[in-house]
Amino acid sequence: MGKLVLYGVEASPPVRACKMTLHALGLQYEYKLVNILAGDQLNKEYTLKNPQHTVPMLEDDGKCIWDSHAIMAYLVRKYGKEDSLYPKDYYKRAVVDQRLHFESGVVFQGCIRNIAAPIFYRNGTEVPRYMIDGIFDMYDFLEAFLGNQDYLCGSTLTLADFSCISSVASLLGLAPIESKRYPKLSAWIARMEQLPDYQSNNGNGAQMLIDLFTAKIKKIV
Ligand SMILES: N[C@@H](CCC(=O)N[C@@H](CS)C(=O)NCC(=O)O)C(=O)O
Repeated sequence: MGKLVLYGVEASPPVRACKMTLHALGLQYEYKLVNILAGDQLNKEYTLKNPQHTVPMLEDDGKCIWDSHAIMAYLVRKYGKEDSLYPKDYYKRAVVDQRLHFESGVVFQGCIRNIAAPIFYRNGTEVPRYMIDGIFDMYDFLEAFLGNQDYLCGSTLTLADFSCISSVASLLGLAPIESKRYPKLSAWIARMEQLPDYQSNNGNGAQMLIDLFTAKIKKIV
């Protein structure tokens, strides 16, 4: 087995999704801090490896992969002893892929990065109300995806759960989830919080991002 290095920072949801995956697979890895608020990701050494200069990035024996969704799928394919986190069955995998793409485009990009970028990179202090409304629209979708299942793709945990909880747990300050309105989503969050080492892999970092939002956002307009 090659040497695995994960580049990231705790507050980043996609970094935490990768940490949960590495932990679930029982993989040892080196963690290299990239302080994105200080611009560490823009240095030449990092952009030569990842021209998109995002975290997370995984280095496996010198080969680089970025985008959390690509990293997580790679880790299960290459190192998983079984395929339950990312099933080989074509239909089951398609369902996981749908939720992963949903996380990538709607949850992370639509509800986190589009709010965070003006605030963290351009010193903004306000968030338009429609963006907060968009978070609740996204929660409505997750509530529907869950149906009567314990996890997002059925009765067992998959990469979709790691991916979505990393972002959803980071939004609980901006858009709190009431169990009356979202019974299935709140039960799913509570279930995810029971995972071994949940706090160190996701909970603490999610709270860091919540605190950063709270410190920077002065007004919803
Ligand atoms: N879809 C990507 C999103 C990656 C992303 O936007 N990461 C943010 C931190 S949460 C980042 O690296 N920002 C710094 C930059 O873009 O320069 C993934 O899942 O990995």
